[in-house]
Amino acid sequence: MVSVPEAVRTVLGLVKPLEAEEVDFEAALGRVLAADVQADEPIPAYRASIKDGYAVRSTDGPGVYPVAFEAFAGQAPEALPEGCIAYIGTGGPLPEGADAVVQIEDSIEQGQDEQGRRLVKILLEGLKPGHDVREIGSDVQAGERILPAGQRIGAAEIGILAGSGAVRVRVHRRPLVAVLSTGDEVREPAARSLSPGQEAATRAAFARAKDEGSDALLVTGGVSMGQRDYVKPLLEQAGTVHFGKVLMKPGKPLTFADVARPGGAPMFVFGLPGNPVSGLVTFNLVVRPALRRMQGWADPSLRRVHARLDCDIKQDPVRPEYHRAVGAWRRGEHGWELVASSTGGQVSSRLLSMRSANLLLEIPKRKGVLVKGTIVSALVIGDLGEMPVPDDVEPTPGFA
Ligand SMILES: Nc1nc2c(c(=O)[nH]1)N[C@H]1C(S)=C(S)[C@@H](COP(=O)(O)OP(=O)(O)OC[C@H]3O[C@@H](n4cnc5c(N)ncnc54)[C@H](O)[C@@H]3O)O[C@H]1N2
Ligand code: MOO
Repeated sequence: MVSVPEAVRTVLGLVKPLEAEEVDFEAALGRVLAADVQADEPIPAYRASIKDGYAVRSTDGPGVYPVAFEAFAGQAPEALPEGCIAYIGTGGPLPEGADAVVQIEDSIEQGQDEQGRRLVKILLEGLKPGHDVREIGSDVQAGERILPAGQRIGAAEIGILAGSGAVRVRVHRRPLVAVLSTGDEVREPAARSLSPGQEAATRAAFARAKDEGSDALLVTGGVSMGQRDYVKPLLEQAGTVHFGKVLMKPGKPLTFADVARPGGAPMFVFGLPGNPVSGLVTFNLVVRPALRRMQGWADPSLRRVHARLDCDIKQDPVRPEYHRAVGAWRRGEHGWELVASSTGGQVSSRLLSMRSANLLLEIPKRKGVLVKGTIVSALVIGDLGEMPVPDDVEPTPGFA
């Protein structure tokens, strides 16, 4: 029987990032870059105003000036005539000849001159060149690596790609994952009839997943020691079983195999235990890192944190346990910290033990009890940005 870290090492040693493909940047959401992205152009590409105001020559100083023209974002302005200023919008290009911007608040309208041009009194003294101007390349320099290979693409990254003109990007292909639920008793939630779960059906489903080019096949149930647990023997016939038992609770029968495919990477098969909690826990611990690796994640492992127990937890003397818990930022006798609350009864048929769980607490294999207040390590399986948080978490003193 292998340990969980050995099992994860075995899986991540065999599973490789899938090949790269080129996609439109808008289709890259949720994907992982296969190559660095460099900025073709600087941002901003021209000297741009930071404010709504007036483009001026800093040496002209305070005084009344005619407004020669208006320069808005998206326009190419003419040069600024001597002795004049130009209205400029935020993000607008600084006209040639101007070297600073004075915001509207530091000016006063003074009517019109005899040519009908607006007159504006500039109040600001001691203006330095570059005042309220975004210099060329101050956000992004031309040639700068804006996104590295391995970067996951979220909303901000889509914007970064758009802004730099990287309209086609190389990302890793997404894995094609086949899912097969076995068991005569397993049925669609709304169905009344039972599905056939015989050996031949399981064998046919394996072949279909392979023929359809699946990168991974997740099988649930039928993987332990019983007379009708066909999954392991079938996998032994079809390919190579790398492990078939893992020292863990829940999820001991977890099985990992690969099935060769002509001229390419094998199809990886995960035999997940049928007990619903065992299936979900093993999915998180082993399958998720594997699917992340296929998608190109640089660090596909689950994140480990420390949390303080808010109740006693009985240890198992035979298997290390992944105790499901809800982690929340809470105030205790040690101050604010991540506190883990057990989800209750941990029997592997009780899916309620996964309800709202965002942590798998790593409970060592030994006799006795881990007492309330103990700090334990935990693997993050949920979004900590959604953890329950009390109302009385104070902002930084002085922060409104
Ligand atoms: N003699 C032994 N028996 C068992 C062992 C063992 O080491 N020796 N291991 C136990 C452990 S641990 C687990 S976990 C289970 C896993 O069994 P299987 O993977 O073979 O799963 P099944 O027997 O097919 O089903 C177990 C249980 O889960 C229910 N189930 C199955 N699929 C679903 C589904 N899609 N949705 C909801 N529930 C499902 C199924 O009805 C059974 O009640 O084996 C122990 N036995
Ligand atoms: O290991 Mo099984 O997953 O306890 O029921």
